[in-house]
Amino acid sequence: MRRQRRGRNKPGESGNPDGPEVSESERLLFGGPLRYDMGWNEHADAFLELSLRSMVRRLPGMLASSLELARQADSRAARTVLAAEVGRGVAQAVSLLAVNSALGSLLTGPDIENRLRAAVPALAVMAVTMLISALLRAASTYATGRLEPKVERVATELYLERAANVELAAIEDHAFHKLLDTAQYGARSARHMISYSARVINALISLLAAAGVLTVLHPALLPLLVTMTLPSAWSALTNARRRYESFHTWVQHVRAGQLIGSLLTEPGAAPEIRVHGVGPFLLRHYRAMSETAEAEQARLSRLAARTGLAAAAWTGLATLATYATLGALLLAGAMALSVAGTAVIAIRTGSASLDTLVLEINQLHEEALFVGDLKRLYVEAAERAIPVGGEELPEEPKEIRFEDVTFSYPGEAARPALDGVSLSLPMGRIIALVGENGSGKTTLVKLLAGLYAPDRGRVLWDGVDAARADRRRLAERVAMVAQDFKRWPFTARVNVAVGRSSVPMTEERLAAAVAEAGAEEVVAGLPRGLDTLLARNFTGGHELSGGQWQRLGIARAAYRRGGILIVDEPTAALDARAELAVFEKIRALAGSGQTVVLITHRLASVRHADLVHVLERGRLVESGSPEELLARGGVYAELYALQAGQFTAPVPAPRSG
Ligand SMILES: Nc1ncnc2c1ncn2[C@@H]1O[C@H](COP(=O)(O)OP(=O)(O)OP(=O)(O)O)[C@@H](O)[C@H]1O
Repeated sequence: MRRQRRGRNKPGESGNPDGPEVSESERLLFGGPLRYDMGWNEHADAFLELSLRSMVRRLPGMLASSLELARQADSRAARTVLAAEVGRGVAQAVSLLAVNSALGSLLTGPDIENRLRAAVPALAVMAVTMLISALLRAASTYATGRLEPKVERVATELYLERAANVELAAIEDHAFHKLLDTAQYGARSARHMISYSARVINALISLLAAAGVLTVLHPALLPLLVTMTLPSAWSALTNARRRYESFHTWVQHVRAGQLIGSLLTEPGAAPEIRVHGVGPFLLRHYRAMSETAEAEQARLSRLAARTGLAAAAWTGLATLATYATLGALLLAGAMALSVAGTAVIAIRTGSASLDTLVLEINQLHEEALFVGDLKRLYVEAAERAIPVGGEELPEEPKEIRFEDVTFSYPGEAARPALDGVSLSLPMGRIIALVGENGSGKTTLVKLLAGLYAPDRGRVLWDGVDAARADRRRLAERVAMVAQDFKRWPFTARVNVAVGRSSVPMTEERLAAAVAEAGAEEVVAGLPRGLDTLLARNFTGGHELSGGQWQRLGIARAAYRRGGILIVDEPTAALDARAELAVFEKIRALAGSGQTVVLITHRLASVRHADLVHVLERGRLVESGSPEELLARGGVYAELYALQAGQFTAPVPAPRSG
């Protein structure tokens, strides 16, 4: 059952009742508060049970998971750290026993010379344990240093691998995206957990030694030691919980602040920032967002200071009680002076160890919370991963048929993006999808490429339902030049070859793809040809025009050599001559058996299509050859007439003379 906690937020409210209000910047730029309600996820709530008991209960699990990660990353270094820390703890215990024995010898005996002589063996043991301890510390430092980056890398790799493998719908789901946001800190926390775990093991053993010595000296001393340390444990825990809650509540706000910061320096936004003078506007909001975040930091510090003061008062009283007890025992003659001396040392060592232990466990626990986010991401990403395996698709299908397909984007309930669409895509032909903005053309090709599954209806490859087919094999058949295809910040070569990165990159295949896309001139114009870096923000980087990029995008799709080529607005950024050339290429492709699914608003270019489907508000309204549709006088004919009308104005006669 969900536990009610103090200060639970209502959805959308700031992380605390007395916390800062939603800033005007959040409202204006992002349409509302960018805080998360901590109660949004029961899972996280359960994880947030930061009580001393739960923390101690989880300690073995935390240590085990940290060790497991360490073992995966570098098992030899992990063993070294473990052995060195256990060794150091034991050395400290031996050293404390030696102190006890040396004090005993020094405080009892006939004369000082004899007493000193009697203390020599114990002092020698102390010296040796100090030496061993120093050596072990060096070994542990070296092994930890080697281990930590590896642990972070292993955890990050897992994170990236899982994140890259989830369905597109998961990436677009804001709750999953938030998990991606928070989980990215988990890898760094996994790294930190290594040294915290090492220190916890070390402190545990030395505490056991001090507690053992104290119990032997007098049974009343151990509970007093614990009472002295409890306040710092409580204060550390309380602050850790507040920090973690605050982090979760504010993670999106922080990201938004960083976004504004990066927009100010990003080359893509630079021209508009200058021409439209957006700089001061963004800077003002950056400041406002930062000030809101600073107020949250101030709130946390205020609470931490208050908690710290209360804890210090409590510790002071407990220390007073401890030393008063020792005094009383001495006065009553219940304890010898030498024993009291050892007791003082054991109390000091013990409380220092206990303090360290509590702090380290707390740090470990705080890091474990973030590693917990990472593990939740691993689990959720596995659940939302693109399924592996499935039915084989026909080798050479004759048609792909959409059968009463309905699809809505998650959270977009107003109107389905596709509504009961039934249509045929005959293979080896040019099929054009036409319709006004937002009519569902891009959504349809995304379903065709297997990026989304229909909510209702089926996409059939001959008789095989794409929803049951092997999705990776399906994607292999498709090459796509999306409207907003990725302009990778790498070399031109990679920007083409990334179309099929699983095959060896050959010059022939690259040259053929560049030629097919009519991009030879673009490549020839680059200072280092295909090896030119296409990212202005790196040394030697070069920028392409929109049309030049578009030709590289088409070259990428050609390089892929998928049986079905989807081109979404391929000529939007092309000049008239280039547009004609691209359509010539597309026609030639279709001639060689390639299926082309073409989305375009330029109806003149649709003339060469074998089949045109016209969409309107998510529904199929017309299908047929361009001539049939023109003759029918429907939506297509109307749109065509509108465009053609723009060219019927008389061409001005050249001026004579
Ligand atoms: N990723 C998305 N998440 C939510 N809604 C979306 C998403 N992509 C598109 N939509 C919505 O789905 C509907 C259909 O969009 P789609 O991009 O398929 O239209 P289109 O015909 O390709 O338009 P255009 O000609 O402008 O490219 C629109 O109402 C749009 O707002």
